[in-house]
Amino acid sequence: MIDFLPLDQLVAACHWIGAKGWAPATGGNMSVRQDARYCLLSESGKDKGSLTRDDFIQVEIATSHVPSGRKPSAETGLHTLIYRLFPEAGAVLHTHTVNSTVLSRVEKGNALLLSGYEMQKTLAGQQTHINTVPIALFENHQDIAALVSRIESYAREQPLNYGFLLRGHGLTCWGRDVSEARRHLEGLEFLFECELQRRLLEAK
Ligand SMILES: CSCCC(=O)C(=O)COP(=O)(O)O
Ligand SMILES: [Zn+2]
Repeated sequence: MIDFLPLDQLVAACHWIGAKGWAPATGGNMSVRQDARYCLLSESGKDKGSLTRDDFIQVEIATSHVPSGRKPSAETGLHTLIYRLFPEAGAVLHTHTVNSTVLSRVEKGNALLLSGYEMQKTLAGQQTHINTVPIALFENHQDIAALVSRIESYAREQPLNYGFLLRGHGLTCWGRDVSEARRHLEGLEFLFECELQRRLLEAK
């Protein structure tokens, strides 16, 4: 892959995620859109905090077909779904943080509602803390095709913005480019930590 700046930006984002401890062991996966037809996805089973350009594999967005025959993320179907649903999405980041893992189990509903936080304004288009921002929450599933179908039906019925949580698993979020995906990840992670602490304190 010659001179594709977004891939360098994605590799830097992966190192940042690793340094934050947001992709422990081999958890997490990351991708960037190459063009309308292809994306580049992290190889399955690697430590995502120490990926290099060579650890990204070309995947066809329409079919999840891998021309090279290499093995991209086990969660490839979720990335290609996002690129199909949102033609403006340029990068997808999936992390396994303690906050997203625990909060997605504590919250029993099908969305985590964020309201009253100034940091909601880190999310594209949000201009006030007054709004309620729902982050969709789906049951985790080992059958990625089943998960893709569930999320796809959801997105056809109602807005699916910024990212979604998989219960007991983690966050998948996206942005127009790597920079916006990073901002959404950092903003949401901050909001999850606040929400978890608020719930802990208010329960006492
Ligand atoms: C040990 S993490 C379990 C798989 C997972 O949820 C994940 O994010 C990493 O899978 P990949 O195939 O992308 O390495
Ligand atoms: Zn995962």
